Amino acid sequence: MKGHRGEALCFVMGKTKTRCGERDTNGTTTDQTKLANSLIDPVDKTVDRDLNLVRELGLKLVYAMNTHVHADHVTGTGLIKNKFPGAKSVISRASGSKADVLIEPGDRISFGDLFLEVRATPGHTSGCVTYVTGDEPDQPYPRMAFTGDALLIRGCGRTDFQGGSSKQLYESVHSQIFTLPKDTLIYPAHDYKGFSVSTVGEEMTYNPRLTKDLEEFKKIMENLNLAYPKMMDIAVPANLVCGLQDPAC
Ligand SMILES: N[C@@H](CCC(=O)N[C@@H](CSS)C(=O)NCC(=O)O)C(=O)O
Ligand SMILES: [Fe+2]
Repeated sequence: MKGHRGEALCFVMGKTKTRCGERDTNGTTTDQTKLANSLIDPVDKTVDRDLNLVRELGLKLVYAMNTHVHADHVTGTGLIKNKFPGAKSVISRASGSKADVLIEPGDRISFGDLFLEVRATPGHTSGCVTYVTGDEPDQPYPRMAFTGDALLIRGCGRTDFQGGSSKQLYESVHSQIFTLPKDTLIYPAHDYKGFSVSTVGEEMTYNPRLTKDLEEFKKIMENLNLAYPKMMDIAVPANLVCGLQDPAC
């Protein structure tokens, strides 16, 4: 798994020989070509960097996934599919976007012997999901939740466009994310202060928005006064088709 510092965060989730004690997906050989991984919220501008990392780690990219239809950048999933034949794009059916795999709440996205559980976390957009790592028997890493823009570190996604709703976001975070074990690592899609990871326990204690009651949260969200993302008019239509026109999706 790898993240980078900056506004848009993308993650490589997978197993490598060094990180997983020389186990492959069957636990029997060390043939790296069999090791599978997934990219979450890739950005078009950093596709080459991310694919170089995938290759360097000896992973086979199975899925390029999005947590939602992003408004501030163009997704890299279409480019990835062109450059890494066999990789499949993934997004929620509720997003209204095209993709190879349209996921629903409760689905499991499996790659190798890893899987991500899909949790519906609408409110920032109507189609937002959070991907949560599973409970494999000898899980070699802590539990992680990839929250997209639903839950940010000490913040949360805005709720003033793309079918957003502050009430829905509040309920999503409290019912789908804050119910996870407190030591679950939170990896959001953005951070504006240079952080890339938090925990459920930290956000339940210190998040300045989501620790409030619903009425106060709604007031905070109504008064954010944020300018629309600069890329919004380009990014939203592009992201409905994997960042590229058909047949990339
Ligand atoms: N200035 C940025 C956009 C900033 C922004 O609106 N961020 C979104 C997430 S991307 S849809 C957001 O939800 N922010 C919440 C917050 O509290 O900042 C740009 O022009 O791209
Ligand atoms: Fe967003």
